[in-house]
Amino acid sequence: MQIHPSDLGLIARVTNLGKRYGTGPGAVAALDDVSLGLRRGEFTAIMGPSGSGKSTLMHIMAGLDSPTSGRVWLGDTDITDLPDGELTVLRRRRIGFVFQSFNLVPTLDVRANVLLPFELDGRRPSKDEQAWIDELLDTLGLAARVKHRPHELSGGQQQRVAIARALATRPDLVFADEPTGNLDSRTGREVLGLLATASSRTGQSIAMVTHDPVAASHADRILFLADGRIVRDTSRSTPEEISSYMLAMEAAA
Ligand SMILES: Nc1ncnc2c1ncn2[C@@H]1O[C@H](COP(=O)(O)OP(=O)(O)OP(=O)(O)O)[C@@H](O)[C@H]1O
Repeated sequence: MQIHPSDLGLIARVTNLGKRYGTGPGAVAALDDVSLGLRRGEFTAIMGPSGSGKSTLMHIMAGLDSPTSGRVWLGDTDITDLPDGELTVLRRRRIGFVFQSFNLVPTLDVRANVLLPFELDGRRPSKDEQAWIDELLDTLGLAARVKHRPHELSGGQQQRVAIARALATRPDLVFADEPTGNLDSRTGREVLGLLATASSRTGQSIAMVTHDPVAASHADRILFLADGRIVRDTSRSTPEEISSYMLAMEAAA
């Protein structure tokens, strides 16, 4: 009998993943034999030095980029060779993104930006979803800004709109690239609390790339990458433990 990743509670999985850029002597191995499963409802931080492969891993797991070798699963669907059209639909329904460059639509106000994933899926939010969106906007301090357009907001506010949009449809899996990078520490803490709530309360899996040990200390699990490989996979840790491991990694490099 074949075991599907979903039977194991895995929301996403990659096996023996490799990614090379370029050919010949100048080629770069961005990922080298990475195998990893993300569990349902788990909040994972992905850390590692610049150039260690964090973004590449996140993009491949999200079906935004394809690997040179290995396989990629989303739930029990093998997405490695899925045609673009099917991949787009799957991504839209099951994955949320928070990018560093917020990707907000400049001509739409805050509410319309947050509702965009529903619009793209050709449906309206249910009553329950609408209540969740209102809660998101409230928690993120955006309730009084719903009629503003992105250029009328600060960088931190735009970041929060991107977070509300990523969580609005309650996708199975949310990828966040430095989601607290532009925020003051209080708002940053609130955003991390919200991500933790999304995973514990609604069972969403969150994968967050961060360089910040304090941000990573909110996660259930911390993965460290170095030179395209996972070099450490730990459960929840304190900022001090994370910092000392990062220092040890730098010293060894
Ligand atoms: N499109 C590309 N073409 C060539 N090389 C690339 C490309 N994208 C990434 N790389 C290389 O792959 C390696 C991994 O890059 P990646 O962006 O995944 O690292 P990262 O850990 O996310 O870094 P950072 O923390 O600086 O964002 C790096 O050596 C990078 O230069």
